[in-house]
Amino acid sequence: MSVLESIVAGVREDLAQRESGTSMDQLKERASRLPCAIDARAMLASDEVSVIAEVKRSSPSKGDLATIADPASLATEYEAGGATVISVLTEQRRFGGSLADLDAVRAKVDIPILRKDFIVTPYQVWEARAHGADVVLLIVAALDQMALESLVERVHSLGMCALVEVHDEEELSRAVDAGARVIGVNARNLKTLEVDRHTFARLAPAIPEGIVRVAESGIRDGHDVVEYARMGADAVLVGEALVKDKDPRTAVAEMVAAGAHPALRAVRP
Ligand SMILES: O=P(O)(O)OC[C@@H](O)[C@@H](O)c1c[nH]c2ccccc12
Repeated sequence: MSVLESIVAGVREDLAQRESGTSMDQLKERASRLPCAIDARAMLASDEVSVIAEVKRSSPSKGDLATIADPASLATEYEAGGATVISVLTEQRRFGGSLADLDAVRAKVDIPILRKDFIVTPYQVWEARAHGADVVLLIVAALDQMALESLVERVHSLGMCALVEVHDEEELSRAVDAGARVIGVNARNLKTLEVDRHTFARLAPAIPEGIVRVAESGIRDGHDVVEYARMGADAVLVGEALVKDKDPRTAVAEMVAAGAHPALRAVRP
């Protein structure tokens, strides 16, 4: 079993547990009482390179990263630093997250929130909306084409935005065929768990005009943001570098400032 398959197997077990406690109708009812999802896509498509700042305690590749006793206050720091979207890991077994983290963050920030999980069923999409998420991650490698297409449709029909994650050319063409409007290129190879920054440079030119391009994983600082901006990124998704920084607000602010540099406008494709 690959790392991804074993993560998804655990996610499905935890999901079955939650499904037995809360029905889809209950989720829909809860979602109906919330304000509409924020249009994160429009915000990510702005002129400057946006920063998606992630709340993540641990990962299969790096083990424990940070304790994060108060995810909402970390998210507040990210927001104050100028992040456009907050990403909240809700997967429990490998990443140490939960829907409670999502709730806590939603209660404190006004900007869009991405539910970062291994979404394989419409139930999880409703769950994300019912807990106030505006964006959900859909990982092409974890889904067959039919499931991917119907999840993308479901997400859009709820007024949410799907960040569709790809690792190679074949996944990219599947994402485009499925109707993705925001595509994330994950530089972390799912098999080796190594980061290869050339992945974005290779795939970005093949992402059709009009689709928002997000560079994911291994981004350390403003220099990396500039590098990705030059390669055509509209946004960067950063986890480890921010959760490990003693001053996450300033760390985000530096990345935001790097991504907003006027000189980049001339070079960005
Ligand atoms: O911590 P990093 O290297 O900055 O990476 C963030 C993000 O890209 C990474 O957490 C991620 C990208 N795709 C995922 C899918 C599931 C869980 C996590 C991820």
